[in-house]
Amino acid sequence: MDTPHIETRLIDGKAFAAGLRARIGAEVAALGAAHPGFKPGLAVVLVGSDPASEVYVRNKAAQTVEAGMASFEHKLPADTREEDLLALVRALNADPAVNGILVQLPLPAQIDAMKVLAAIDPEKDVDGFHVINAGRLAVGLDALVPCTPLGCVMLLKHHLGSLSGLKAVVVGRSNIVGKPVAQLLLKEDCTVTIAHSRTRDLPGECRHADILIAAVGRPEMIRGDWIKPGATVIDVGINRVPREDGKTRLVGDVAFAEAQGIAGLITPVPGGVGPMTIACLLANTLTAAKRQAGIA
Ligand SMILES: NC(=O)C1=CN([C@@H]2O[C@H](COP(=O)(O)OP(=O)(O)OC[C@H]3O[C@@H](n4cnc5c(N)ncnc54)[C@H](OP(=O)(O)O)[C@@H]3O)[C@@H](O)[C@H]2O)C=CC1
Ligand SMILES: Nc1nc(=O)c2c([nH]1)NC[C@@H]1CN(c3ccc(C(=O)N[C@@H](CCC(=O)O)C(=O)O)cc3)C=[N+]21
Repeated sequence: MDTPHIETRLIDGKAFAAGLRARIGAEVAALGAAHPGFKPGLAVVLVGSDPASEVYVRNKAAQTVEAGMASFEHKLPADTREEDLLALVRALNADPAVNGILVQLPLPAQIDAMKVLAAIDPEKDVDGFHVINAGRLAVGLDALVPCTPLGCVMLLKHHLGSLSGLKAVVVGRSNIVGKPVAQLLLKEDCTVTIAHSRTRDLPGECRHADILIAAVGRPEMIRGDWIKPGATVIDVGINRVPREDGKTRLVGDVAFAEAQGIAGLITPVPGGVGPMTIACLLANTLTAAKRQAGIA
């Protein structure tokens, strides 16, 4: 099959995220001047160790403080009991200095993640994972929207303008990425297909996509010849793989080198969706803090 050669352009999520964080920082400073004592606070809870979560937590803490917000970190041992984590969540719900709460997923097996997410005050649920926020998003009400999906759609709108009528294929159906990104694309009037591990002919589904979102968690699974020439590819995957020298490197869910000359636009890993997730977390924390303070 002959594929036309296309000049593939990179979507620079790192630069876009830096701009977004600067705008958030400026708004935090302005609101702090107008409303003495206004300082958004974000609490992050990490139970045990997960490589993806550690990358996230490391990058996040510094950027929260840089934006003029307070950062509270709670690192608990891997054998923490569910009841103790629930008690911490309840304490954070009650703490007026904390406007946003994020409990890193995945949680160890002895803890029921659904129960923990349900315990977070929906007004402080800056991850947008509480059923109240998921439900509000689904029916089209104002909601705190999951950060990674929000970041993906911001990048798409910035580069493509209107998404109306475009065919979007989302590979992955998790509550964290796949489902909410599909909801947001639907809201933008895309025609949305959600694919997963039981999808028949995944390459064939992907080849229909004007917008292809990869959120699978399998290194470079999506091959170059699955991509429709000129399509926009958003690679959410963060996979740590061994390098020849014994160290590790990050790769996405898309075979990035193969996509060159086929995709019209593509996000790199690192430097694509990852930095947007953190910037959107800060945006959600500011939104939550404003609502809790009765500002706007
Ligand atoms: N950049 C960022 O900011 C973030 C990155 N991530 C990364 O995104 C990726 C996905 O994360 P998450 O959604 O939490 O992952 P999950 O493991 O929760 O979900 C993965 C999804 O991919 C599907 N899947 C797995 N294997 C296949 C396959 N062979 N063919 C088709 N579909 C398949 C699964 O299908 P099924 O439901 O049928 O099992 C599932 O729906 C990970 O690499 C994660 O690290 C996550 C959050 C933020
Ligand atoms: N409750 C919860 N919410 C989450 O949003 C959540 C989670 N749990 N668990 C883990 C995943 C993973 N995730 C990442 C976010 C940013 C980067 C990130 O900043 N990546 C950079 C840096 C990578 C590097 O250089 O190490 C990049 O892609 O450029 C990575 C991973 C959020 N997640």
